[in-house]
Amino acid sequence: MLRLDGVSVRFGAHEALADVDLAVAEHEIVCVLGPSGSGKSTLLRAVAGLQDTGAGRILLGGRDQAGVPAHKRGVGLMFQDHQLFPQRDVAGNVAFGLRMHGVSRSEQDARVRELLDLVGLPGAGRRAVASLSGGEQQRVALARALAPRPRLLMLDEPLGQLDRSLRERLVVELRELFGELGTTVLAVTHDQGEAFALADRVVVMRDGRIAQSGTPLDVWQRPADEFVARFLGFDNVVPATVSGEVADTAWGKVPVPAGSAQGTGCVLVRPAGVRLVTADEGLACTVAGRTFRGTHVAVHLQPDEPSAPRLEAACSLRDAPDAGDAVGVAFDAADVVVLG
Ligand SMILES: Nc1ncnc2c1ncn2[C@@H]1O[C@H](COP(=O)(O)OP(=O)(O)OP(=O)(O)O)[C@@H](O)[C@H]1O
Repeated sequence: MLRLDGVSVRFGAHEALADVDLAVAEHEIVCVLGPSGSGKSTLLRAVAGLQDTGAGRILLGGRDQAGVPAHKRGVGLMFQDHQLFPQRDVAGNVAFGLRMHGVSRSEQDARVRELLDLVGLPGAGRRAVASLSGGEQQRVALARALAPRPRLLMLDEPLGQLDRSLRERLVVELRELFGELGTTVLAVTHDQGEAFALADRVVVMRDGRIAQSGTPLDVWQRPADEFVARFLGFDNVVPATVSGEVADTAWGKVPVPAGSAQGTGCVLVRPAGVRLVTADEGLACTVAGRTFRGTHVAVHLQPDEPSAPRLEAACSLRDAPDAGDAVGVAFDAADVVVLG
């Protein structure tokens, strides 16, 4: 459906996209994830035809899009601030793209009704946009983007401004809706929870380049490198020298899974793999603090060897030690990843 071959975009000396290759299959939902400034919006704008590229090719349905203006690309766009037209009512907003395509009035009305049903706003056509809640406005923006049946729907921080519980609900609805409609989606977000819940495939960007691409499970289980691991919120990362099934680290010897890359690099220990044992066993640590995380407690551990970095362990609410307690730490190889 979509292919980018070596696409680059420069703003003066700054390379916002650097030689990006990316393919999106029909019906696939791909979420581009990355910190602020990593080039996510620039990528969407380039595909939409709103941003000139300095190098590379963008193909939609096998056709090179060089010189094809935005309105002829057949892509739907929904931006962060959803940019609804305040002077038009809900129906006027949803019908916008249809009017642009010269669709008859009666067809417009039917399609608007169908889409408002689809996004859970039946009968809202005559309401003023200003009278809608943030979540309802988001649904109108989505209906508007879907109305012309785009071959590719692109979403830029689609749920960015909504509160957390609404985002969590909408993301499930969106995934179901795209599945039913068979929509091909390229979405951009800096929220990993949103990306992981929505996507068939996650693409992590760093400084205009793709740092990793894979299913949410792949990326979560095997972050490609330290940048991706830290971006996903894993802080138990330490330099290591791996030999066989053991890594030599500032935390002592850490067991690694069979088949791990050998030599110098970094290891990540997921908090679930940091097991607390009695103070006279394993790596001697003191509990520096605890953070309540709802389903578990994150226990922050300072190794007694001051040059060793802190560690985080995930403990059940019942078993979490108190700040100041002396504990020992053992590592489970199943939750250790050798990073590239
Ligand atoms: N029109 C422009 N002129 C100059 N620099 C730009 C322009 N648009 C983007 N940039 C720069 O290119 C880089 C990538 O920007 P982009 O908006 O694609 O990042 P992003 O990953 O979408 O960030 P955010 O999550 O903050 O929206 C940034 O350093 C940005 O400052």
